[in-house]
Amino acid sequence: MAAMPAAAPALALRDAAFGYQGVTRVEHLSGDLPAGSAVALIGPNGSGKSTLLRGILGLAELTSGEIEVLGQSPRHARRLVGSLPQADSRDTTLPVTLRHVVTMGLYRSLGPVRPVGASGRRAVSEALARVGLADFAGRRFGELSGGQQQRGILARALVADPQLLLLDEPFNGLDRENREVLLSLVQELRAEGRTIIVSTHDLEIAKRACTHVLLLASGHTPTQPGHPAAFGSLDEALTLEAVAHAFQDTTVELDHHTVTTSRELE
Ligand SMILES: Nc1ncnc2c1ncn2[C@@H]1O[C@H](COP(=O)(O)OP(=O)(O)OP(=O)(O)O)[C@@H](O)[C@H]1O
Repeated sequence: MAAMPAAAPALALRDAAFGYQGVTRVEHLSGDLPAGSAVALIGPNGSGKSTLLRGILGLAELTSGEIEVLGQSPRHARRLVGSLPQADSRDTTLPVTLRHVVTMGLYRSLGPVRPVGASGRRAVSEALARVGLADFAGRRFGELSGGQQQRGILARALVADPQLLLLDEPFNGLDRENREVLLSLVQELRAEGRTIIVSTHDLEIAKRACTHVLLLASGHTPTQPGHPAAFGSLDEALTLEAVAHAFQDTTVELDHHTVTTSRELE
């Protein structure tokens, strides 16, 4: 019997670098991310977490190296990728309902002029139920609490049934209840075989919901790009040494120990 072809990695990076207007902001990224894994993307402010996520979406420039997303270029893979941007990049003043916001997640696969139809409406209702907001569909988005808005945007990311999900600091500013809801949702989505990349400052979340970790360190000066401090399975890559390399003079928590790391400038 012929062997089944191995599934393409969800993300393949070959010495990839990303940036804006020709200026590299994060570099030397290499590795294959297995389909169905959950990766915690961890690093200090400015190390390039959001830039990498935008690179996967084809929104930041690939300034060198190679990237494949689900075996394709970022642009071709785009309709298979769901994204939850950072909360502070959201416009909450638009007079739209939560249902409308979630429906926007279908536009990429439908095209802007195609009607949503019964199956689209069903998908929107299912996505809203999944994040626990079925009763809020008709509410104005801007009037929801921060945690509810976050879950609404997650429903928007889920409505088109993505294979790869990118979550940019989704736990920031959430209270305990919303945080637990989101954590179990991440675990559930992964159990369904989706691949998840979640950027976070919180090592506890990495430990509870993720299989792999990519630690980014910032450059020594603001103009130097960020770079990986470690990449691999959670157990191998999330070590105190790697965390200390990535974070300079920062207090972090690992295994319920609070550690202040410091790194001598090379
Ligand atoms: N649109 C942009 N144009 C030019 N430079 C940018 C842009 N977005 C981010 N940068 C720069 O790229 C570098 C990496 O920023 P990025 O937002 O990716 O880091 P981050 O690790 O996500 O940080 P944080 O934890 O603060 O969100 C920073 O020096 C930042 O100033």
